[in-house]
Amino acid sequence: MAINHPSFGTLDDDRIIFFDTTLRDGEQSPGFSMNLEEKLRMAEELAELGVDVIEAGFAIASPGDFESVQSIARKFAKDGPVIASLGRANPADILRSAEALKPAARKRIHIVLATSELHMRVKLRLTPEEVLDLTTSSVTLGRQHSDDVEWSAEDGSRSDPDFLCRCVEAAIKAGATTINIPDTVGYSMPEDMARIFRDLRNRVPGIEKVVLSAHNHNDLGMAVANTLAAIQAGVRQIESTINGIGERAGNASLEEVAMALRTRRDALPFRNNIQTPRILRTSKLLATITGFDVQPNKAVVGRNAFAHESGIHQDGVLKDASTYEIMTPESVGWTTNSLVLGKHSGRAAFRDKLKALGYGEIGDNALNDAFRRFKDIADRKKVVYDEDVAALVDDEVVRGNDRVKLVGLTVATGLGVRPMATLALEVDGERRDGMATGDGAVDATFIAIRQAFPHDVALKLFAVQSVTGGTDAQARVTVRLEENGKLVDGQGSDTDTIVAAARAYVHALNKLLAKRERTMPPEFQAALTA
Ligand SMILES: CC(=O)SCCNC(=O)CCNC(=O)[C@H](O)C(C)(C)COP(=O)(O)OP(=O)(O)OC[C@H]1O[C@@H](n2cnc3c(N)ncnc32)[C@H](O)[C@@H]1OP(=O)(O)O
Ligand SMILES: CC(C)C(=O)C(=O)O
Repeated sequence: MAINHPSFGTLDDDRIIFFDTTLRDGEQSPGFSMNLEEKLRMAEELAELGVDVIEAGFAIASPGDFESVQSIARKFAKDGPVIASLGRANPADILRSAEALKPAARKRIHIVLATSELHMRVKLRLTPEEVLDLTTSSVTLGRQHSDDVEWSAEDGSRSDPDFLCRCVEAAIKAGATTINIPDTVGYSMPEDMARIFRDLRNRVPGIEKVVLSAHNHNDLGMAVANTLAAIQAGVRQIESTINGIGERAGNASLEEVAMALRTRRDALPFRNNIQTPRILRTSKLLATITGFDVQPNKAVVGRNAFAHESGIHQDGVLKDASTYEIMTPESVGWTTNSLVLGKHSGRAAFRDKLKALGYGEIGDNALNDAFRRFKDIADRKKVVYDEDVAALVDDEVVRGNDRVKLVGLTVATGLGVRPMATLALEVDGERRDGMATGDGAVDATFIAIRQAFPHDVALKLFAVQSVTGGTDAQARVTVRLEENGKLVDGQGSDTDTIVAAARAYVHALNKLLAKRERTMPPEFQAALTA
């Protein structure tokens, strides 16, 4: 049945209102305080995202909180979301909220009062009858300052069901337009949630005229599941935060609820105003403002939420993304390639990555060799970046017709030890070994190469550069050799700088051999390489 709501007009039964409390409950996360400018920026973004209500703060908490609520109210003085301020069930809090909200085009006074036996007895030190009276008087006062009043039964999910029904009835009679039942300590299970709301709908007179709301905490990781169960039991306002931030383990995360509604319309056939392609940028804005990134595996907005690393998954995604993606990355604002190369990746993803990097025409041999080296690097590196792939493919492409190949290298070095390199080359298919000591690991390696494959050239340049960041980054080494006035540059890359150096030297050597072949008759070639 449709509800006639003071802020929203006619609300059809399939409409879900998103009440965002990132700036109030979210800010209650330790270390997540935001300054005025940051709250204003966040409020702007939340409005763009399409939330229906922004809870801007707790006006009486501090002069700063008052100013934030008032400034956000001013920002939405002409139109925009409903702006709410929370306060306790006492006149001072309610009047402070009313004052701060004055400039807003649409405002809501939000009043909270605990209803559980434990909270009433220990925290409030009030009898149930006093709580009932306070409910009536506070909501009545709230209604004198705003047509839109939300009443929340703090610790409602642990309250006696009969008493909760009486409180809700009193709040509705006093004029509350939204009734919110929080699972304040994140104790409920989805079936508890459903039971609480069904109970209220069955038992409280006038409940059909107000919007029912759920506010769930994540102490047992069930905030989103509880929110969805509440919707299925008749709730039409959900309270949530961006990235699920909030007191202790946080609140139901807006992005997860919104995407569950979008993805599971079969089970949750409801409409809402959330512009889901803005979700990622809103999440990132909050992370930037607070300095807290979401964990990589966070649903919807985590770095890995749409990343596929294993070969079988990547192959499936390349054939049809719906094999492993229940929602599209674009639907929440992701634009980057979701295939992450790692040790579990297969050839299909590797080939796809090469295509994306512009390596369309690589021969099968070079591709296979590059893939083998990629697996080797992936075993050693946490993440194989695009630049790593490019470096190793470049390596393989230029090595396609090499006569000299590096097939083995061991280097022993350390403090007070003269470095020794033991090395194996394949020259025109024939194995040659070298072993040498030197002034450093690189020097020993280069001498060993000259031992395995005697030649007389001058080393003109040796340069090392890091391809990507981190101590596991690939090194790209450039070696310049000179022979009879001819200069050649060789490149090599590897996570091991010495191996990269050996590859670069051998690469330069191959270029020299190619030059010789182009300038000398075949009968002299054998003599040169003997
Ligand atoms: C579940 C929730 O998230 S509720 C919202 C939580 N958010 C906040 O607490 C906002 C920040 N809070 C504050 O800045 C402060 O706590 C203030 C300004 C609200 C109050 O500060 P103080 O006056 O110093 O009181 P203090 O915080 O020590 O204690 C809270 C008092 O409010 C009373 N109280 C708690 N909830 C309610 C309520 N819903 N209605 C009426 N009184 C309440 C407590 O019984 C206690 O009263 P007492 O001092 O007589 O024992
Ligand atoms: C103020 C209410 C809604 C709250 O934050 C809670 O009970 O967790």
